[in-house]
This record gives sequence, C-alpha cells and structure tokens, in this order.
Amino acid sequence: MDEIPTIDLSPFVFQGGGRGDDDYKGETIVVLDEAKRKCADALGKCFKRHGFCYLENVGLEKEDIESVFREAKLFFEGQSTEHKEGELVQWEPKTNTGYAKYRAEVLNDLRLPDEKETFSVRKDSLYKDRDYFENVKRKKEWKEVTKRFYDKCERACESLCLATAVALGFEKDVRFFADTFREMDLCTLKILHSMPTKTTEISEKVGNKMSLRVSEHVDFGFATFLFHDSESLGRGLQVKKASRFDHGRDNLEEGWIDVAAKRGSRGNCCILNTGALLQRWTGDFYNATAHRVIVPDEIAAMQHRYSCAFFMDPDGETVIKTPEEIRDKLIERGVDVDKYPPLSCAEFLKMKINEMAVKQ
Ligand SMILES: O=C(O)CCC(=O)C(=O)O
Ligand SMILES: [Fe+2]
Repeated sequence: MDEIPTIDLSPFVFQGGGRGDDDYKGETIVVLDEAKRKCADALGKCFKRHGFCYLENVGLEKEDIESVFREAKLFFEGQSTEHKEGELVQWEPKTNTGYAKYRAEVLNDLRLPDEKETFSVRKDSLYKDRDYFENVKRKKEWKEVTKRFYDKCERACESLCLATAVALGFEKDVRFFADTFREMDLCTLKILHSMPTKTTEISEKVGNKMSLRVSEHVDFGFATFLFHDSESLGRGLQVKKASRFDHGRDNLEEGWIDVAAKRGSRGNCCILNTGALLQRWTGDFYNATAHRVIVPDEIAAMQHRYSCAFFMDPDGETVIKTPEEIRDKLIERGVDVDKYPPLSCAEFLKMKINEMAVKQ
C-alpha cells in the first residue's frame, strides 16, 4: 500500500450545527468551492484504493479526544472486573449498548475471541426507558463525556457524507448520503480497552488458534472514525484493502501494513476507514478496509491500549441501491451498477451479523 494520505475535512465542517453553508428557507445550500472539490477528490481517491486515511479537522478538537480517553481510563481501570461484569449493564446484540467483557466478541472464526473490553453508546433518544449507564462509578462524568463525544461524531459524520457525495459526482443532491443519517438509529460509539499482556502472543495458542486484541474484519457500515489514546497511539493497528471474498479474514499472513495514529498539527487527527456497506452501495467502486489490532512488540505489550470507534451506519430504512443521480457516471467507469439487489440498511446489517454467526 502506498503512503497513507492525510486529508483535511475542514471545508465540509460548518459552524452552527453543520447543515450546510447557508440555510435558505429550509433548503440547505452547500456551495461547491475549490477547497471542497479538492478535499472530496482526495477522499474519493482514497476510497477507491483501500479506504483508509488520516483525517484532520473533522470538528472534534484535541481536548475532546483527550477528555474521552482520560475518563475511559477511569472507567476501565478504576472499576474491578467483578464490578464491571457483575454490576454494569451488559452489552447485548439487540441493544448494542453498555459494557462488553473481555473475550465477548469473535470477529474472525480463525481466531479466539478478542482480547478487549468495550463500552457502546448510542443516540440518547433511542433509550429513554433504559439506563445503560447504571452502576457506573463515575456515572455522571462518563455519561457526559461519551454523549458529548457521540454528538460531535454525529456532526462529523454529516461532513463526511457531504464530502463523499461530492467525491462521487453528486451535483444536485449533495445531501444524498447525509439525509440517510437523520434518525441515527444504527450509529454507535464504541470505546475499546486492552490490558497490558506479558508477551506479544497474547494468550496460549489453543489448537492452532490464537487471539488478537481485535481480529481481522471489515466494519459493516458506511465508514468509521477511529481515535486513539496518546500513550499507545493505537499501535498494533494494521490495515489492508479488503478482498471481495474474505474481508481479510482468511489471508492472515500477508499484506498487512502497520499504522500508528498521528496527532496532526492541532492534535485532532483521527483515522477513517470505509465499511462493507459503502462498498456495496457503490457497486464495489469504492473499497472497504480490512483491519486488525495485534501486539506488535514488547513495549506495546506492556501498555494499556485505548481506542474509540464511531460506526456510521445509515438509518435502518435506507434502501441501499445505486443512486439514480450517479448511475450513468458509475457505468461509464465500468461499474456493474445492478450487481447487488437493493436491500435496506437494517437488512444488510442483519445479513452481516448472521454471516459472522455462521462463521463462528
Ligand atoms: O482499536 C482499533 O484501533 C480498531 C478497532 C476496530 O477496528 C473496531 O472496533 O471495529
Ligand atoms: Fe473495525
């Protein structure tokens, strides 16, 4: 893989809520200037290759990132395993919120379950009757910092959607993707923690299997923002272009590139990777990123590792089929636009989850 590009999203980050350059009688007007076209162009090129880049100025500042990791450290290290597993609201696939203990998730059936614990947060309005922050020791602080972070990620998601539409050549309907993120009923913010470990091979091999911090996978949705703590800098993350067939899960040995997080000049740089849904939506014109997290060396093994992923999944009812406005443009570029039958985003995610369940 060539050098990983750094892209500045600021041309698409708007003041005052992010609904566009101007709000004229309820109509959002996004003025397509040179800066926006340049940014979209860079993004489009990246999506066509491996779908992976550093993204600067998404609308979150250094302090937003630092404060979520400060509190995450207190959340994961400041509560005993007994408390976390016994008292906290446990994650379930149906709710996709709350605490998931170590080795709760298998992303690749060639591996043992992941060496990580997580906490997942979703849109407030979806959970009026369920307090999944119950019994968290620093509940007020944890809830505040994660909710604030979630809200800012929602706005950043809108900016990315506008940029993606411009990249694909939408001229009239620049809000095509942005408008599929209105309910936000499937977006999730997940905070991940892996404890220090003695060796680079985290656990004993069982049979031929071993575990990773995060095993090989492709994210299901549109795209993901990834943030890392300043101590581990996300070390251990590796990426490659997803193969159409195995999504990185079969060829475990070859093609993996090490990537460490970088802070950027304003300390607010994050990582962006594309997901399977964006690949399908564009008839495989764009690629999804296969990725994993290993323990690369003894230093990384001794460190706690924290990361924070915002998964951008369009609203459940969104129908995933080639958008009319760009159909001809994609055909011109050799895309088989009818390759995949239309299906809703909710159905697509269900299909992906089932595929994983079958593999396990
Ligand atoms: O922790 C990381 O750097 C990656 C996490 C990830 O890929 C995921 O949660 O889907
Ligand atoms: Fe991922």
